[in-house]
Amino acid sequence: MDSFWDLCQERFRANLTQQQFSTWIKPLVFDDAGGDVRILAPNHFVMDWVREKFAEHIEGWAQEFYAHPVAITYALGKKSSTPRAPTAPASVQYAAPAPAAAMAPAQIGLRINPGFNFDNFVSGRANQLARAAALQIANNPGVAYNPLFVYGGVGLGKTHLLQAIGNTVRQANPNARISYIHANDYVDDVVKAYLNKQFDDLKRRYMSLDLLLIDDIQFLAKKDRTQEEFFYVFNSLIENKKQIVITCDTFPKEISGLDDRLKSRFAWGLTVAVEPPELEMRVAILLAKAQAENVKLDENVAFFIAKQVRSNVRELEGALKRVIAFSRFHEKPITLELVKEALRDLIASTSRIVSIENIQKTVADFYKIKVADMFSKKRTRNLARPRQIAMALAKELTNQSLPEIGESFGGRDHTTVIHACRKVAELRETQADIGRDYLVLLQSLTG
Ligand SMILES: Nc1ncnc2c1ncn2[C@@H]1O[C@H](COP(=O)(O)OP(=O)(O)OP(=O)(O)O)[C@@H](O)[C@H]1O
Repeated sequence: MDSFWDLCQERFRANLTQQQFSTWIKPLVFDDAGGDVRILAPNHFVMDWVREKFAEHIEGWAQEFYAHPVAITYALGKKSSTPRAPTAPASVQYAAPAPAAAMAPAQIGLRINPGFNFDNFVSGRANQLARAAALQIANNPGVAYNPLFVYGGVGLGKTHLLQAIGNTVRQANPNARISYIHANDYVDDVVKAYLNKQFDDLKRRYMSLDLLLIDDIQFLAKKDRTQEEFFYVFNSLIENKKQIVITCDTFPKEISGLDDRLKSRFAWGLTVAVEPPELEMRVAILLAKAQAENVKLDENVAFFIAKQVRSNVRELEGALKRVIAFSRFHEKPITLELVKEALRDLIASTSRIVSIENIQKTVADFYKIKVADMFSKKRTRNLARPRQIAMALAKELTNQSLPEIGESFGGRDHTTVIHACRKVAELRETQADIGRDYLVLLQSLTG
């Protein structure tokens, strides 16, 4: 490569559309005559855009190209007519040590969002293990568990944890080469490399990372060529004790359309689940989010919202946002009445969907028993336990009274329902599989 700017242009060409390249990169003038690097843009708009979207890439490539620290400045102007002191000095001053073997940009993939950190991640039984493992990884990348594989349903905080790891590592080591990437974008990268015959470049870029955070790995399913590329990257990073963190919607072995070699490698480190939060945790999340927004939210109101939204945290956040917007618009404090009005549609649909019949059918299907066994008098454990779980769910999810619930389960007494609810609460605490089954059923009934 003749010059640093040639390298930058080549990489931008490979990663941008023709139109993007012509709009943002072509008008730039590069000047490193004085030893420092200046990138001159024809107007503020282009300058700000380039700085915001591409500065990190350019910095990373500079690390790779120059064998000494370089300052990069963005300014308005043209090379021939612009004096060395830029007319509009730009804010980015960059000086990074250039490791001799540095090969890749500091950042590939998407940006890490500083808003997702461990401090604002509420922990509870549903995510305790995942959070603890993520924190340990963040404090000792490449040392503890590699890869860390976090799986769970939608909107349960997997991306949040991934980003929290990235933020923590970056804080401790600003020069760490970190990439947060969605698996779909990785697929795109591979397609681009395929079209441009730049597989080596792609491999080098990923293999030179210190931390690879890859989100929703299930999107690699059935993409054989991408899987093959990822296989090399994965092996190389692990071999060099570079940390990989992966998220997925299911357990590694259950990802269909994924090469067995990858499945088994994903399970090499630590696999942890995030589960749907239980009621108390949903309340804690609401209170924390309200506090972060400087909004006063009473606990009983938070309980009410948390009871309406059981599926996942994203939905919970959405409901809270609606309530806050409603209260601001009407300039009224957040009371139970206001929440009921703001969430009227949601409340109507929740109570419509979850009926006792629905619960009985879902639980029976889940445990592969007959729906009729929900009403029968048989008391063998394999029938009695699902029946008790269904009763507990009916109590939690419907507005039916205890006698009404008992009646719907083959004319049982309300004390039987109370006993079932207590028993299920106890088993959820003491038997992990029952705790998990309960949460899965809860999510599938309300999701
Ligand atoms: N325990 C938590 N504490 C605070 N916020 C949370 C928690 N869990 C999730 N959230 C918030 O919920 C929203 C959805 O979370 P996130 O995007 O991380 O979910 P996800 O599991 O990655 O979902 P998907 O599978 O759809 O990508 C985010 O705004 C996140 O900050």
